[in-house]
Amino acid sequence: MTQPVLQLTDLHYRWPGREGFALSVPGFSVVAGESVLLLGESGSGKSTLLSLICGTVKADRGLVQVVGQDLAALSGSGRDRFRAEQIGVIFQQFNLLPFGSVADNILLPLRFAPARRKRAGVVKDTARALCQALGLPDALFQAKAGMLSVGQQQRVAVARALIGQPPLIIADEPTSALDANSQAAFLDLLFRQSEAQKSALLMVSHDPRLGERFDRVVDLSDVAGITRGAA
Ligand SMILES: Nc1ncnc2c1ncn2[C@@H]1O[C@H](COP(=O)(O)OP(=O)(O)OP(=O)(O)O)[C@@H](O)[C@H]1O
Repeated sequence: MTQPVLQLTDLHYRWPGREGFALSVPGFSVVAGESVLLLGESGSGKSTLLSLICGTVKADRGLVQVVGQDLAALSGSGRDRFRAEQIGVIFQQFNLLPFGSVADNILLPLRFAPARRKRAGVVKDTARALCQALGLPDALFQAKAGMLSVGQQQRVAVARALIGQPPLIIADEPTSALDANSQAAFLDLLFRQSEAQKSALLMVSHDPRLGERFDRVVDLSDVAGITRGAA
């Protein structure tokens, strides 16, 4: 059987000092190369779950395993290194370094991830090739990321997540600020590239219209117990 790229088991989390919200996931997995859309309304805990999966937030109970590694068994800095190696992240607001060039931004995760850097080969050439595949003009390769249009920033964010072929790509509502045409174009690029390099893709969104492209669409409330009381 294919080993899951992501396996959550009996996971439980409550934000410290916040009695109102709790998230528990008895079991959820994503297998190699699979694309999964996780749907949930605003405040249902999608970003919290992604933080648990990325290891930026530590579960109160239960297991988060990424390519078989239990994240809780790693130290804080160990988790940071592990994330850089194994997970490509596309944030809602892209989180590019505005004063860094396009090249700097794309190459950033490789700094902390020697195995991923090795997989990326000649890293500048690979970054350029990704830009080309994503329709980002070569003339922008050394441009400051803060000078780019939103659509161009998205492409940089996708290239940064994909470089070095991490087995898992996580995307947090990356299309929420886009009109329908731009959304479709963005998803085309993301799917084409993540399929080409066989990365699994887990995207969270509140928008069910995105679902048709994914191998699987999961409602967060079907896989998670969510407590939402007064904050
Ligand atoms: N850093 C934090 N500290 C304390 N509580 C938080 C923090 N981040 C989120 N929460 C709380 O956790 C709950 C779930 O929030 P979360 O951002 O995970 O939901 P979401 O489904 O991603 O929402 P949205 O679609 O609006 O981004 C909310 O009650 C929120 O206030």
